[in-house]
Amino acid sequence: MTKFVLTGAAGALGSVLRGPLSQMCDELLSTDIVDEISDLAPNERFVQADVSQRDQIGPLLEGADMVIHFASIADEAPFEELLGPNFIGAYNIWESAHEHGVRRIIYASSVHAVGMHNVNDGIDLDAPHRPDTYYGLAKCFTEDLARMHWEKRGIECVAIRIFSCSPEPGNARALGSWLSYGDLIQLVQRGIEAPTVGYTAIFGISGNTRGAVNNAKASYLGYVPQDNAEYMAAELLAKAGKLDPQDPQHMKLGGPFAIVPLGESGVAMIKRLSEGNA
Ligand SMILES: Cc1cn([C@H]2C[C@H](O)[C@@H](COP(=O)(O)OP(=O)(O)O[C@H]3O[C@H](C)C(=O)[C@H](O)[C@H]3O)O2)c(=O)[nH]c1=O
Repeated sequence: MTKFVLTGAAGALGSVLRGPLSQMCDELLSTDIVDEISDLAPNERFVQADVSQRDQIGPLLEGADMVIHFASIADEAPFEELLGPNFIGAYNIWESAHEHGVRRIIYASSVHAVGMHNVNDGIDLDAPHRPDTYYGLAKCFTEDLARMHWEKRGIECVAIRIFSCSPEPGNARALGSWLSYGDLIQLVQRGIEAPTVGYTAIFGISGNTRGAVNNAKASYLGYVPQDNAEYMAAELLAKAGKLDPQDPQHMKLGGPFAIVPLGESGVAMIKRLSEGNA
């Protein structure tokens, strides 16, 4: 009897994962801060919980084999706002996993943990953390927390550094950074099914012709991307017009998050840029 716990189940990506995850286990416990979610799979149960409250999230992990941890503020925000969900929430997940003997955690990390590296550095998985925001810093914290729990307590983790995950590539940057929903599902499935992973970080990116990072050091997971943003190249490049190659938002892996002031919404910045008034 296998039990998985999915946090952030009501979110954009949690919603994509619920169906496939329900097929990979006997019991899926989906949790989120929202009141309810619809269309539960036959073996899925929903429990509302706040990850930043250990007494709420902790008991849900009892009897779980794996946790798929996707709950967080998915944007840059003031540190004080991120502290509960993104930092303490992660601490609560790993402490509770230890308490309940959870074997492995699949974690939604982000490109923003390494967002200040240059695109043309072609980094691999040994590149040091270079967060572009407090949001990215929380991903760095959680990756280090996960590695420490592997090394000190034997809890395995696959940290997927998600780039731009959406149904279709949405802008010129996405020609390099797109992660299709199908490839996200594959990454999560490989993370769950690989026999041993220890602590593994992997870039969550499709097989884009213009992709600028190297996943070779995580090849033992067996992730073989099926999608490539290039089919949208002509349309997206025409829409973008002439790009300034010295603009940090085009030079840095973190894109617009590399230029957003600390504590201010990167998502709002992307919206302003796409409307051409930033
Ligand atoms: C602040 C907070 C949020 N949540 C829930 C609320 C949403 O249903 C969900 C986040 O979903 P959202 O649609 O905002 O973000 P995604 O695009 O799915 O982001 C995902 O990918 C990127 C890379 C990520 O950093 C997120 O951790 C991961 O969820 O977490 C909670 O359950 N508890 C909380 O305290």
